[in-house]
Amino acid sequence: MQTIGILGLQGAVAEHVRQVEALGLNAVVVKKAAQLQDIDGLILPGGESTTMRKLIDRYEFFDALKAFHEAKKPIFGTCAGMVLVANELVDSENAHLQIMDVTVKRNAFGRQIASFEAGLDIDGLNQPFKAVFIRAPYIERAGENVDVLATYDGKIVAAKQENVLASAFHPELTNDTRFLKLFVDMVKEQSLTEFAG
Ligand SMILES: NC(=O)CC[C@H](N)C(=O)O
Repeated sequence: MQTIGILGLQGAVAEHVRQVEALGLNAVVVKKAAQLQDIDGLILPGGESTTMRKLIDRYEFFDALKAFHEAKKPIFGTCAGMVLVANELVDSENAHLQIMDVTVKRNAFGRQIASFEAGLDIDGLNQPFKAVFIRAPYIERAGENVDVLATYDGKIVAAKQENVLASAFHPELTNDTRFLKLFVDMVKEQSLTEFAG
């Protein structure tokens, strides 16, 4: 059985653990870079991206996360996690992991509507998905190798590039595990490829 890690430096960790387990995989909270050796996929949770980046540096995760991505292990960034994976950020020189060819705008839906829910049509899901947005970013530009999975109000809010999946919303905050299942399927497929290869 595959194991999915949730980066446990800051943010919405426990809810992801619950959903991963509900989908029948092992879940571990990752607090040390060495733990990346033992997992098949990683979730970068929502929270506060600038704080998370500071902790990534403090606990010497940066190079290990880049290596994890280079080894083609699937990574799923939700909300602040989507900010972390982006190649570029709007109005900032300081992009973080730079493993997805997108430009992300932080806190992009404005202060007045800091949090909201919306029914989204998502590529790969046959019924709308109730998405919870909390001070959410969106993808302002997506490169040609990026698959757009969902938009809200004309803005890209879910996308995939090879083994990197990103959502502006928090799929772990509903009881609907279908979005996380898309990631679980990526992890299973990658494990099979490694086994065969
Ligand atoms: N809910 C969230 O993860 C908010 C993300 C936050 N606005 C950031 O840029 O880090």
